[in-house]
Amino acid sequence: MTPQVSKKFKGPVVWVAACALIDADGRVLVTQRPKGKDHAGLWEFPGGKIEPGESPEQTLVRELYEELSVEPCLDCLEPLTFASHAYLDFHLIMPTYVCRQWDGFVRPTEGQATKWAWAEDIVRLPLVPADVPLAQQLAARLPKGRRFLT
Ligand SMILES: Nc1nc2c([nH]c(=O)n2[C@H]2C[C@H](O)[C@@H](COP(=O)(O)OP(=O)(O)OP(=O)(O)O)O2)c(=O)[nH]1
Ligand SMILES: [Mg+2]
Repeated sequence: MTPQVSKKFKGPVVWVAACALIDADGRVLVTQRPKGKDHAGLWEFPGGKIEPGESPEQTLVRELYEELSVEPCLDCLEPLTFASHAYLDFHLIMPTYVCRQWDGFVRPTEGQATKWAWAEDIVRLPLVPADVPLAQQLAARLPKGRRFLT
């Protein structure tokens, strides 16, 4: 028997790579989608569309430099999980990494707001829809109540 597949979704599948940069205190960098882009004003992890011929890791090295002026070390990109999310006009597949080592200082180049967020705070931010489960998974792996220890 043929398995039942939903016929509703007709849009393209879009591959995007995202990365949670984690600083020495265990805080995560989140960026706010700028005006003019879809989901403007919502928070996300830095990254972008995977170009033809690129690996997700190469995408992240390119995007993090373009968007934030930092260079993650390729070997430090650790796969965390992936998102599979149906938006109205496309289906997002997004391999998501964590990275604790990079060269340079975070300098947003596209006018986007950035924030170093504690685990308990990222889950409370207005996130792009696909990132809600990612933020929960990430928060579960980060130290809790760290701010009260220093
Ligand atoms: N970068 C990023 N994109 C995400 C996340 N979650 C999520 O649903 N997206 C969606 C938003 C966009 O519709 C899509 C592509 O992301 P993007 O706008 O960063 O792509 P890009 O940097 O290549 O930007 P552009 O050149 O197309 O303007 O992925 C996330 O955590 N990070
Ligand atoms: Mg981007």
